[in-house]
Amino acid sequence: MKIYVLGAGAIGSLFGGLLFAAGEDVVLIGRKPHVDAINKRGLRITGIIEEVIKVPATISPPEEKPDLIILATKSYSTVEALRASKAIVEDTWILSIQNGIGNEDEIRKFGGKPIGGITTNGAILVSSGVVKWTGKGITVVGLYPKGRHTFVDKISEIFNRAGLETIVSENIEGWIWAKAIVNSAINPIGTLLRVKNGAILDNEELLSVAVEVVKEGCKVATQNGVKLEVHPIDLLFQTLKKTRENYNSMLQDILKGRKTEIDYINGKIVEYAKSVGLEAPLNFLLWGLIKGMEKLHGGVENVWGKRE
Ligand SMILES: NC(=O)c1ccc[n+]([C@@H]2O[C@H](COP(=O)([O-])OP(=O)(O)OC[C@H]3O[C@@H](n4cnc5c(N)ncnc54)[C@H](O)[C@@H]3O)[C@@H](O)[C@H]2O)c1
Ligand SMILES: CC(C)(CO)[C@@H](O)C(=O)[O-]
Repeated sequence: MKIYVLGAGAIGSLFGGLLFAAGEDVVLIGRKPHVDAINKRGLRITGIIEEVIKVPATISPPEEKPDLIILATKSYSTVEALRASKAIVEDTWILSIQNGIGNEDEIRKFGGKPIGGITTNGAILVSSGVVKWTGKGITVVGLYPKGRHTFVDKISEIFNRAGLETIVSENIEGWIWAKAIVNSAINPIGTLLRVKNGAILDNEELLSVAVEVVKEGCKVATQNGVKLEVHPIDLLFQTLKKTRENYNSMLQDILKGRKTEIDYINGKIVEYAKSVGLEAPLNFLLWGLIKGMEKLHGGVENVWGKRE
C-alpha cells in the first residue's frame, strides 16, 4: 500500500517506519532537520526495538496521490497540514491517529475520506532522525464517524503485520471521545501540578477531581448522541495504572515551551457542551488555566522558576 505520513514526528515516524520495514510503500512528510537526518542516516527506532530503517522522507508532499495518508501532526497543525497537501487530499483515505476531537471533520472539509483512529502506543522524538518507542499499545481504527469499510479492514491487516496491534471498530467516534475525555482529565491536571500520571491515581483528592472531569465529559458526549465505546471512568483507571510513570504529553509540551492540544480536548468538550445547551464548568476551568499557562510571559519559567 502507498502510504504518506503527514506530520512525521514522534508517533508518525514510528508508524511509518514500522510499516516501511514491513514492506509497505511509505514516505514520511515532516520538518527539515528530522527529514535530513532520516535521509542521511536512516530512521533510528529505539526503546522497544533497536532498528535503523531507510524509509524515504521529504519536507513537502509528493505529487502522486497515495492510497492512504496517515495524519500525525498535533491537532493544532491539522488545518495547515491539510491545506499544504490539498492537491493529494481530495478523495484520498486519510487516517488520523491524533488525540483530540474534530480532526476527522477537518479532513472531510478538505475533501478527504476520514478514517478515525486512536493509539495507546507511546513515542518520543529523541533527536532528529531518532524516535524512541516508549510504550507498546493498541490502535483502534474505524470508518468515521461509524460504520465499516473493507479498506479499513485492510489498514488493520497491514498495521498488525507491521507489529502495530490494531483492531477495527464500527463506532470509532465512541473511541475518539472516550480517549479525549480521559485526556481531558489526566493531561491538564498532570500539567498544572507537574506530576506523573501515577500521582493522580495515588492521591484521593486529585483522583476525585479527575473522575468529576470525566463524568462531565461523558454527559456532553451523551447529549451529543455519541455512544461511548468504553466507559471513560474504566479507561481513566486503566490508563493511570498503565502509564503511571508517564509525564503526560501536555506537560511535556509545556516544559518544552510548546503549544498544547488543550483546544482540541477540553476546549472541544466546552464547544460541544454549548452546542446542546449544556455548561461544562470543569472543562472550561482547565482549558482556561492551561491556555493561561501557555501565554504567561516566559512560559513555565514564570510558573515554576527555571525551566529544566
Ligand atoms: N507521541 C505519542 O506517544 C502519541 C501517542 C498517541 C497519540 N499521539 C497524538 O499524535 C499526534 C502527534 O503527536 P506527536 O507526539 O507525534 O507530535 P510531534 O510534534 O512529535 O509530531 C508532529 C510533527 O508534525 C510536524 N508537522 C506539523 N505540520 C506539518 C506539515 N504541514 N507538514 C509536515 N510536518 C508537519 C511537526 O513539526 C512535528 O514534527 C498528537 O495529536 C498527539 O496527541 C501522540
Ligand atoms: C494516555 C496519556 C494521557 C498517557 O500519558 C497520553 O495520551 C498523553 O500523555 O497524552
